[in-house]
Amino acid sequence: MTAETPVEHLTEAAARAELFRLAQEIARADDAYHLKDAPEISDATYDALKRRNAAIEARFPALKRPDSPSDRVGAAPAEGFAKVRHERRMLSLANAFAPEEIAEFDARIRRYLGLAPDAPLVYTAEPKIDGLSLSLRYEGGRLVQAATRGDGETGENVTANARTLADIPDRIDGAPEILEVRGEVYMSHADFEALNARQAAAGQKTFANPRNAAAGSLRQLDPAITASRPLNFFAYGWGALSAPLADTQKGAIDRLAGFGFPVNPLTALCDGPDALMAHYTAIEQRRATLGYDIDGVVYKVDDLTLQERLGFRSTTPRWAIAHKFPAELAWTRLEKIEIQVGRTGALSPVARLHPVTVGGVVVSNATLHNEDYIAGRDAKGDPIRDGKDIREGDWVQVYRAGDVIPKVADVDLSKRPEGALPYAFPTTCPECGSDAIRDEGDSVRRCTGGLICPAQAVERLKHFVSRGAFDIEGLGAKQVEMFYRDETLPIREPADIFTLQDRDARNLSKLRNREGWGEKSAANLFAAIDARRTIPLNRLIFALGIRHVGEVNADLLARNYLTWQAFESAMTNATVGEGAEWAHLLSIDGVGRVLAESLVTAFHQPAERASIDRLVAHLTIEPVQPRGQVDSPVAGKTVVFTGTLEKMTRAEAKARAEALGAKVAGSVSRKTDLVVAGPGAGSKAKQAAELGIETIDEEAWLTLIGTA
Ligand SMILES: NC(=O)c1ccc[n+]([C@@H]2O[C@H](COP(=O)([O-])OP(=O)(O)OC[C@H]3O[C@@H](n4cnc5c(N)ncnc54)[C@H](O)[C@@H]3O)[C@@H](O)[C@H]2O)c1
Ligand SMILES: [Zn+2]
Repeated sequence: MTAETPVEHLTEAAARAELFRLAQEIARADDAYHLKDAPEISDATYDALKRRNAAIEARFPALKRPDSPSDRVGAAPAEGFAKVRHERRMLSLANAFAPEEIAEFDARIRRYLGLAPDAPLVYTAEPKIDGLSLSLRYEGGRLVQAATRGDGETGENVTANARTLADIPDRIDGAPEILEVRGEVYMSHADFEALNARQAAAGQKTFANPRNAAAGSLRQLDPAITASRPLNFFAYGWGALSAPLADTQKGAIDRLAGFGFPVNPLTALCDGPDALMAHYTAIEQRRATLGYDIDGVVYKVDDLTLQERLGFRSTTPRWAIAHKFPAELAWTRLEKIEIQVGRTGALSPVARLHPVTVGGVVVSNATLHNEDYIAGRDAKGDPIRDGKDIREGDWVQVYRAGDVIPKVADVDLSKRPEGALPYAFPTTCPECGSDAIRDEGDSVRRCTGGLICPAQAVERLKHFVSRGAFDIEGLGAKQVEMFYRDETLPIREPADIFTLQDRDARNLSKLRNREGWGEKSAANLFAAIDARRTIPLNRLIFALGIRHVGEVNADLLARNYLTWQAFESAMTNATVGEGAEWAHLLSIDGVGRVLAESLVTAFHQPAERASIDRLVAHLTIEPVQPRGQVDSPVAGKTVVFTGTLEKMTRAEAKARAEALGAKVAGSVSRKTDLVVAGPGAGSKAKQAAELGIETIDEEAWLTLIGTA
């Protein structure tokens, strides 16, 4: 965004032109965000556009366009989904940022209702979950339809997808005949990270943030994909109802909780703006530790009779407001672009910034993703930021979301220093001088130096000693850097760790005599290294640091090959794209082509292979057990639990089944072997019957697994 004329100085002609430009820009952002689940601008930039549009409309009401963004919610349903017309519209929320706006919200409501400034007026305050809204329609206690918000009037039918969420009950007891429960579908930070890791390993697209991941996962034409994605749900409201739930917002939410819907535990009753502000601050302080994204706090008038009297504006209720957290962005000077070389050789451009405070944190570095991003293109070659590139010396907008690494979101061309040149992305590795190449379809340029590249070697060593890998006490990232550069007692590859003590014994300058070390700490380090000479197979596979082999995949591989001998010989004999070993590797559920190719290639790269062999010579590798007991009657079977279990919780039942080697699925499909149905089992039991899948009750299940 370039410097803007303040709204109060706009001429009518300029205002008209700008309303046109804003309508287009906002419509484009809405499409990218709501339909493609892939935003092109930050939320803060988007909110700023909407605010400016509203401010111009307020000053020139006659210029308001028939297609004004102020009167629109979301985006029309995407092609491919059946459409659902909402019996009661699904709206958006008005926004507030400053404390004065909260006082103003309270005052406005009092004026509207004719309440004295000191008359009691209670609000609920709860986190604003950053996911996507979903409306669940129950008739006679059964889930009959689930729909996204769409444009507020018409949403997308995602019933089959919603049924795969464990947080969404199929059947509820004691509810009104017709009940539409509304709430937010979201993905936790942990699930988001794991999903992106799996997607990357399988060579599939990754998501920019948990909200997009949640929306992209729910809005799938194939419900089986939704079923494989870890989604959660919080209920916060309702649509159509055949009988009132309660007299108050809080009372109604409590009833939804009683029906079995998760509701947010941070919901509080507040008796005015001061109490709202206090709860806002309390929630903001817990934001980073919640484990899921929230983007503000929602205030609602608690008394439902008053809500009814207040009613709605074109796109928002008068009785609620979203108090958003401060925009986590700021403008600053990009001083230099530096290239970091990672464990797998990826050249990552980093922006060195003139330090600036963003959302309360001082930021001096931000990621620039890759060379296309700097050049103003996306992976497909289409322009981003209207095609503006980023250069050293530029004035840039830095953006932080939650605890994610800061990003450079935008650039102000009007402040570009004279003579600034387009950034020339290096084609050789700045650390080792090897060629840095880009594979077809890869957005990343990689150093081809492999183990001769010091940057890759150090990063791989750091990975080798990290938590899920060898996790050697006293040998962290800092010590690894130090040993790597050490002349007399170097650690240049993993095998060197296990010869350290022998080499130290033969060395004149002993570790214990060095600065920062003593008799005790040196002895402790050697003991810690010795303790890891025996290592489980899954940890070893993970520690090798092969591209795309994360902890989850390493575990998968270990449980499949069971011993190092089997794994090593399979990798040695495998050929990419053909043969029995290759076919076996690909047949493992969760192993995709990209991962398989990366593994086989690593084992056939001579220097890499030699380094693995040198390491393994020092180790005793423990075989792993296949998951669960192999000889149990349910081993290898796919089991679905539905309805109420009486002897144990769902979580417990799942854990026990898994311990016995069964796979527990959330929804019934042709792959299901067994359905365990308790009282109240709904559509899943029906589906099982239709597919001819064996269905038993809890008692029979307990007998089967031998614990009745
Ligand atoms: N980056 C972009 O390009 C882009 C484009 C469009 C929209 N957006 C973002 O989307 C949002 C605007 O869209 P919007 O119309 O959905 O408004 P909104 O997300 O600001 O507010 C309305 C939504 O809040 C949700 N919500 C979460 N917790 C809630 C609670 N406890 N009670 C009630 N509602 C709750 C509901 O889903 C509701 O639909 C903004 O945050 C905007 O930045 C971004
Ligand atoms: Zn290199």
